[in-house]
Amino acid sequence: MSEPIIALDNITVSFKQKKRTITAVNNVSVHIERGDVYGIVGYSGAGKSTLVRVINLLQEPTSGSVVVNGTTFFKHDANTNDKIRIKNNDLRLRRQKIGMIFQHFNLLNERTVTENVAFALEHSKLSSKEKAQKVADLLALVDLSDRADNYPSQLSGGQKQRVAIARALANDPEILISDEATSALDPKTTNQILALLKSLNQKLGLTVVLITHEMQAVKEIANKVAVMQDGEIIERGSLLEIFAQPKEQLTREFIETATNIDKAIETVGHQPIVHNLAENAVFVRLSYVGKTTDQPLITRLFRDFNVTANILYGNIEVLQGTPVGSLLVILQGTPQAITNAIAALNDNEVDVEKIKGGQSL
Ligand SMILES: Nc1ncnc2c1ncn2[C@@H]1O[C@H](COP(=O)(O)OP(=O)(O)OP(=O)(O)O)[C@@H](O)[C@H]1O
Repeated sequence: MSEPIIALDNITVSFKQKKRTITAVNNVSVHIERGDVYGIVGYSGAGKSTLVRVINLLQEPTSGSVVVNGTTFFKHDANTNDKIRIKNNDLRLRRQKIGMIFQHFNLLNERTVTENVAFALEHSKLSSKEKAQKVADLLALVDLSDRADNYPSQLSGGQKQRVAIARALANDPEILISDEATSALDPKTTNQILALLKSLNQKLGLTVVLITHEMQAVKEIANKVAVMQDGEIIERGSLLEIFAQPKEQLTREFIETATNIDKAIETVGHQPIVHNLAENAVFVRLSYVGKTTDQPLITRLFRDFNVTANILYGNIEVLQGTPVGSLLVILQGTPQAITNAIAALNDNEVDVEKIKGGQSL
């Protein structure tokens, strides 16, 4: 495997307060490959912001090592107390290659769109003409050329975030850190910004670190996911692994919010057919990944086992080119027939979770 562009190893960040110490990040290691869109998901307070601020040493860790693009930014061994830290001048240059965008955009309100983007080029060696061209190119890239002379107060949230993205890209970064950048935006604008980030990832080869409390955002563009809780990464994997086979309860919760299956179970649960479930019936959730979807499984249940399947809700997502499906179904038949049908589903790599009924199975 190629060398990771970001290698965080055994990172711990503790904040000493008067009476207690808060460990915001607890011995976390994470390696991000060049070209990844790496989603870090967790509830507020999980330690996501603190962890990503370590990447460019906006937050110095208490211990652990930070290597970006092969350069050691920081290394502190808590046992030996040996410490290496990159020199400030060098850090300043390298930080230019790590862009950041935030939930509240952080624009200068008294400057125009052009001036906000040009601000990031203050220390660049480009001539004024080259700077002006660069800013114009960046605004074209984020589709805001027609707003060059506007002030932030004249822009929508999505447009403000586009300005912030243009500014973050001014020094041709290799990494873009997005800290809840879509959390203040409506769903449609969120999708537009996520699509922009994905296209920058593909067009420029930009590595994106996306931290968010919304699994929906991660689902749209990430190829890898880590789930954080209480300062630790509790689960990680490819987007497909995380969605298809979540192991931790918290991961399941995040996925359910992204697929709306939780709402569907509640809504369908109120329908009379589920509410007054027949004695020979069981209400189940079927989950499957990949090619299983090509097979006429539901038809087979009746043909081979004499079990009827009444589909009440279905959701199929295509994640990284692979279909991932969830169906809410009532299976009806004799207990033995249903048991056999479920075994056949499992044999075909369809996961069956009982939601209601089927005590005799
Ligand atoms: N400078 C600080 N001093 C003391 N405690 C801090 C500091 N920064 C963060 N914390 C604490 O560390 C924990 C993790 O905070 P962090 O902001 O990293 O979480 P988060 O997952 O990004 O949540 P949010 O999305 O709400 O920012 C929290 O308990 C927070 O109060």
